[in-house]
Amino acid sequence: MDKHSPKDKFRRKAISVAEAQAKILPLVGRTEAEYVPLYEAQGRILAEQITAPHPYPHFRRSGMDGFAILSSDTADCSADHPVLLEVVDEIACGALPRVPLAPGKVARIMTGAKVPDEADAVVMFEMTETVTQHGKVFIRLIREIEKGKNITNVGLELAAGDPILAPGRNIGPGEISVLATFGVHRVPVMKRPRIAIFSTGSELLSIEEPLQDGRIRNSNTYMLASQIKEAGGEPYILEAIKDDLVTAQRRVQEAFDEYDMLVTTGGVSVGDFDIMADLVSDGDLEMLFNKVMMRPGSVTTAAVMDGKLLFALSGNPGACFVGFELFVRPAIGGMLGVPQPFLTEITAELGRPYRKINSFTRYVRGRLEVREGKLFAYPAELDESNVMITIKDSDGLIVIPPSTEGREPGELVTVLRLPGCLL
Ligand SMILES: Nc1nc2c(c(=O)[nH]1)N[C@H]1C(S)=C(S)[C@@H](COP(=O)(O)OP(=O)(O)OC[C@H]3O[C@@H](n4cnc5c(N)ncnc54)[C@H](O)[C@@H]3O)O[C@H]1N2
Ligand code: MOO
Repeated sequence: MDKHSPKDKFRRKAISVAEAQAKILPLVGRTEAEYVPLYEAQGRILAEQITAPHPYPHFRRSGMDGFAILSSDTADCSADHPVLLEVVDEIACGALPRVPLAPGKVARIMTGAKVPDEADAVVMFEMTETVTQHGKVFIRLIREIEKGKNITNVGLELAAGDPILAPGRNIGPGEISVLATFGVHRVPVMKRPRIAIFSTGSELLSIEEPLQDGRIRNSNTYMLASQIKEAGGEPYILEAIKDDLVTAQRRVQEAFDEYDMLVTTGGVSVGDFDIMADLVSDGDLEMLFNKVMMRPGSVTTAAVMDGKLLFALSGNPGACFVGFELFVRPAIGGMLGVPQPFLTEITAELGRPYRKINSFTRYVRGRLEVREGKLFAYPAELDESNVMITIKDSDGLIVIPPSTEGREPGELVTVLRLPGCLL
């Protein structure tokens, strides 16, 4: 039987998830950088190292509304021995001190304003009493004020040249604050990989169509588009691939010319109309794997053409979802230069029994809950590969390695945290 035979789809060599991931990552190319305005940078991945161009803060700043003083003026000051200090200046935020301070003189100062060079402390209004004598304004102090009080020194947070943000960093509110502080108004970010989505299957109705007996609406395409967006890619929903292999090959080739990556759903098993299995073992595509020792998603398939990846995911919604999270998400993360593109592994206690046995590792959708400071994982009641409804309630994928026995509550399990998980 030559490699073009459709029967190839029955002869599959299953490899482990780790082996499959290891086949993909070296083939992942980086996207280019582009500049976006700061207000559009949220959720993007930083493309370059950002270094502090100046210290922060860059001037000595008052932390309180009060008076800038020379702390030595308050030495030995007490309720029995108060001091009177003359107010000779008023410094608003954004303004500069106008009168140099000398012993016995103070400047009224606002929070965030530049402290006069001669002052070494700020005393807050509440600790002072204002006294007017012979047309001059004084403050009366009854307590010693320590040197440095309420003054933020130059470079307290960052010195000039300090590294601030590394490439590969996801930009959120904290990063936006830093970038704005340093005047980075055009932010170098990684271009979002453009990813084409093809569905297959003549049973699929568009989401606008009324329901028909024997047919279902195409939900995977929209789920995948959402997963792609969440992973940092730009999804493009293309017209479904039909059962004709030659047309399918042409459409895939055209999509490879136009997009950075292709994701298909359905038609990857051994059924009579499962066209993807033949497509990846044919033509110019190099098949990387077509069976993975996992459930759901054992039929997950990957291929490469001219350095671009194609992922043929199962049509079963649960398997499609898991296949994306284990293989497509890391590939997108790799293209964006994210340092750790895989789902984060955490450990939790199993909250209820899991009795299914399997020769492949199971990635069971599950909910996480914290009780009395401990993390518990609850496998979904319905976790079959064709089940759609529990995807929305999942915080993570509970990893159940192959075993001939079930798992009991209290046993420790590894959970792959899903991006939407708030815990
Ligand atoms: N004889 C065998 N049959 C099957 C095997 C096998 O090894 N031998 N594997 C089973 C496993 S495991 C899975 S998973 C599925 C995978 O099937 P496909 O990936 O080829 O997907 P389809 O057959 O096209 O569809 C499966 C199921 O999913 C529904 N579907 C398809 N596309 C969508 C979509 N865009 N949105 C929502 N739902 C979709 C489709 O209607 C089917 O119900 O094969 C097993 N069979
Ligand atoms: O390929 Mo599957 O294992 O039911 O999802």
